[in-house]
Amino acid sequence: MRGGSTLRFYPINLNLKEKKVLIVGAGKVAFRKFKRLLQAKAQIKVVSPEFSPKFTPYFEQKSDQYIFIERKFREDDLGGIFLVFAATNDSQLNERIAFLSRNKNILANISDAVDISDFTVPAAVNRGELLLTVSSGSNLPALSQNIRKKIEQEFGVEYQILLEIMQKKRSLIIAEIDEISVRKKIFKELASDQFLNKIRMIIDQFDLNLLNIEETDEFINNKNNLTENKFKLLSDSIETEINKIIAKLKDD
Ligand SMILES: C[C@@]1(CC(=O)O)c2cc3[nH]c(cc4nc(cc5[nH]c(cc(n2)[C@H]1CCC(=O)O)[C@@](C)(CC(=O)O)[C@@H]5CCC(=O)O)C(CC(=O)O)=C4CCC(=O)O)c(CCC(=O)O)c3CC(=O)O
Ligand SMILES: NC(=O)C1=CN([C@@H]2O[C@H](COP(=O)(O)OP(=O)(O)OC[C@H]3O[C@@H](n4cnc5c(N)ncnc54)[C@H](O)[C@@H]3O)[C@@H](O)[C@H]2O)C=CC1
Repeated sequence: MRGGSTLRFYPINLNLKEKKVLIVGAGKVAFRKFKRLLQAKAQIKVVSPEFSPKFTPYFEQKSDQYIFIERKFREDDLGGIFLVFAATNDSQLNERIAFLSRNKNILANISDAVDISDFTVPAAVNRGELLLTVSSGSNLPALSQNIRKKIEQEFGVEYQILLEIMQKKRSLIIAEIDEISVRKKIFKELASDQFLNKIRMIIDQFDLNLLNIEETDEFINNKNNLTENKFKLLSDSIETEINKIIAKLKDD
């Protein structure tokens, strides 16, 4: 049984870059939402009479990505908003925000009321642009968290590095190879467990100590020192393997 019919939610990945997002409330739950929205480069407004100390570093560091408004929510806070998170500890207010949002066609997430939410927030793991998310239909968020931790163990930097390379390589392959069926074979092989094992072996040979994902992010984005050269060599080795696969399958 695949159980598809019981799923209430539609999976979607939102591009929130420069979109106006409102968070009402500034407690523990609001902060979790805030951090993810920062990553997504949204334009964030947080309205709350009190802010958790977790926000303090962001108060001190001015940014054009967020503003903090220290007062109670007002209806006009919803003006021009694309997405809203109601994360206050006042469930009546949260419900009112859901109602107001519906009338204004704004998508709303209500932290304490899934049934009146337009969407929920999944637990998420990303390896570069690879995004793996987990939802429990709000039946047991702690289960989503537990599965997220398992995924973190299972999926390493090889996925991130492969996708970094494919960002440019995919369009080159499409431009270079006319036959769609051949391209499909190539892409399937590049996505196979066998090839991922190969990448892992190459990474090991480079002895780059890429165990920590945050360091890897920094490493990949670092454009100005020795590590860049090492990463270039690593990328080149993997690209050589990709080219071998292309050459092999091209003539099949
Ligand atoms: C509907 C949803 C609303 C939404 O979209 O925000 C929702 C609702 C509620 N969560 C509650 C409790 C907890 N939530 C967490 C953790 C997370 N909750 C997240 C999402 C969601 N939580 C959405 C559905 C997701 C899904 O479908 O699974 C995660 C995945 C993502 C994120 O928030 O960023 C993040 C883990 C991130 C990570 O670690 O990777 C923990 C664990 C902890 O805090 O340590 C607990 C305590 C243990 C427990 O209760 O399970 C309660 C209070 C219940 C009560 O009153 O006791 C409600 C309200 C209710 O149930 O009505
Ligand atoms: N989605 C999730 O993962 C979880 C959801 N919850 C639910 O989320 C809600 C928030 O939880 P916490 O962050 O732990 O609460 P909290 O008590 O830490 O924070 C509540 C925030 O709401 C603000 N607030 C209160 N009245 C307001 C108003 N009129 N206008 C604007 N802001 C106002 C407070 O100033 C405070 O910053 C609760 O309803 C809780 O049941 C709880 C745990 C996890």
